[in-house]
Amino acid sequence: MSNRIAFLGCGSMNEAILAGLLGGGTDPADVVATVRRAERAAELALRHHGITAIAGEEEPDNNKQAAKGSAVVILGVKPVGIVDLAREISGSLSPKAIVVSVAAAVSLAQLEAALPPGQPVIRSMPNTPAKLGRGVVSVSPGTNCTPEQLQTVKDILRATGTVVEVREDQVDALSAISGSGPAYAFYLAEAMAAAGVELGLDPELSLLLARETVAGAGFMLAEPGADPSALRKGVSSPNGTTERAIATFDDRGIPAIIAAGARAAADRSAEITRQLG
Ligand SMILES: NC(=O)C1=CN([C@@H]2O[C@H](COP(=O)(O)OP(=O)(O)OC[C@H]3O[C@@H](n4cnc5c(N)ncnc54)[C@H](OP(=O)(O)O)[C@@H]3O)[C@@H](O)[C@H]2O)C=CC1
Ligand SMILES: O=C(O)[C@@H]1CCC=N1
Repeated sequence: MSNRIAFLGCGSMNEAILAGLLGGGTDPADVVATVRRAERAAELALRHHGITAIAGEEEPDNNKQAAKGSAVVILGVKPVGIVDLAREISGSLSPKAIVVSVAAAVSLAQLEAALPPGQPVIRSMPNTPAKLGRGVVSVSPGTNCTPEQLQTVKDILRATGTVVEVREDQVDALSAISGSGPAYAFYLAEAMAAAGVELGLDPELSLLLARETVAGAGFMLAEPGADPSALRKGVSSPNGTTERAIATFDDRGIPAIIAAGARAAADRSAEITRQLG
């Protein structure tokens, strides 16, 4: 079979994976992406020179064309469209093609029921730092996926960052931490920038400080063996300014608020699964 990888529904998430793979050395000639709009297909082709991008509004059989002959087919439309997309391509897939879904809340059982019997399927939960090769991505194999097929997909996704294998019943929780998590870090940066303005800083300067500080802290966390608690203590002089800030966060219940947000994200995944069921 070919080495071709198809990204069906190449929006924010699938483009980040695609960029991570190209950054890791995947040949763009082995990459095909589909979207609905011609404008978006042109944007992808321009940004990722050498890939093939096909818009549904120009070629209505774009997903079938891309699926045909591809070794790995990554489904990246919104959860509500995943089962229809799987049904649409099911007659075009090679029996050995590995179908990977990155959708939140769509179960392996829902995917397998929409695909030909025996089709290998993997449920995956990536995050957008995949674009820079700094993502975290989970894989959960379905009933027809062999250990070799799982390894093939892990090897491919390695270019997007850290790959973890989890049981499917862990995916909603994982999604609430790493899938949604980049947004929590960006939210922190937004709140810090706003706080700086409240303290009298120029908005542009405050945004620069917040961005560089969250990014710099991220680099420190990415060092091997980094311990967030120890790193925080390294900033907090006894009876100093940082200690006062952290004590205020603790008093106001920030850890419990973050836990409640993550719980809400996981509960929302389960709710979507029920709605799609
Ligand atoms: N965004 C994230 O951080 C994460 C997202 N996910 C999952 O990734 C999936 C996609 O999310 P996201 O990337 O944010 O969404 P986007 O809306 O950014 O991307 C969806 C893409 O799918 C395309 N599309 C829609 N319908 C079709 C179709 N029938 N055939 C081909 N292409 C189609 C759209 O095309 P067009 O642009 O032309 O409209 C768009 O480019 C979701 O299932 C989500 O749960 C998982 C982890 C993290
Ligand atoms: O917000 C969402 O539903 C998707 C899944 C995880 C991150 N983004």
